Amino acid sequence: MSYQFDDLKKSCPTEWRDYIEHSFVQQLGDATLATEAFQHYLKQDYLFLIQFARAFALAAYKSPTLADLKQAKEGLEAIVDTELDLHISYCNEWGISEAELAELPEARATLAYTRYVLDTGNRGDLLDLHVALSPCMVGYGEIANWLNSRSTTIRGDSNPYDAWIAMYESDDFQEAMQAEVQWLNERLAEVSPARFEQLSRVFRDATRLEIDFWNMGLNLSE
Ligand SMILES: Cc1ncc(CO)c(N)n1
Repeated sequence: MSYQFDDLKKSCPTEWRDYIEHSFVQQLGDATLATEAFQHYLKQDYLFLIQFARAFALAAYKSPTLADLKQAKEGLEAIVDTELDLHISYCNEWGISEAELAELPEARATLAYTRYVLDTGNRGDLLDLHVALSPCMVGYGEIANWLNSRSTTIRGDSNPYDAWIAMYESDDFQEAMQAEVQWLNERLAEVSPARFEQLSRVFRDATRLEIDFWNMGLNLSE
């Protein structure tokens, strides 16, 4: 039996679908999402990205080869030098200042998700950590593609969330997503059924925590 990334999704089809097709995502595509929900999500996503950067630093520490070390370093660099700056200016366009971002308390859903990823990486090896990160690295690209495949999704100036979709459909993000799937496919091909069972638990838990992250945005929960 040789496993692939797709097998992780197939091991929790309901959770994966609930994450990709979440009502937060649907409302964002239909341009009906409440401004406050999106702003709350954006603020917490800033805190998420900071912990996400730490996860790449952990990936560097957990890297057995120079190639893995370089990949982790590039991920960390991309988040710290580019994505966080982009996120801060995007938050600004939505009326959220950098000063406000710096003062934010972490919502429970943000704490749960990010610390789960870091703990999984600490307990396990680089593959555990990548599997824990894959719902975010692959899921958002899939979400953009799913939104584009629906007839009710509104694109362009009449959707205030158009730039969000554009970011995750971009070549840069889609290429990073493909690279992650390929990295995982190469490693999953060699794992035993018992190891795959462990990894699918990590994947399912991280996916459930992504669902909670959307719920947190919709419900404005802290
Ligand atoms: C919660 C969350 N998951 C995934 C991504 C995509 O990087 C993000 N920005 N935030």
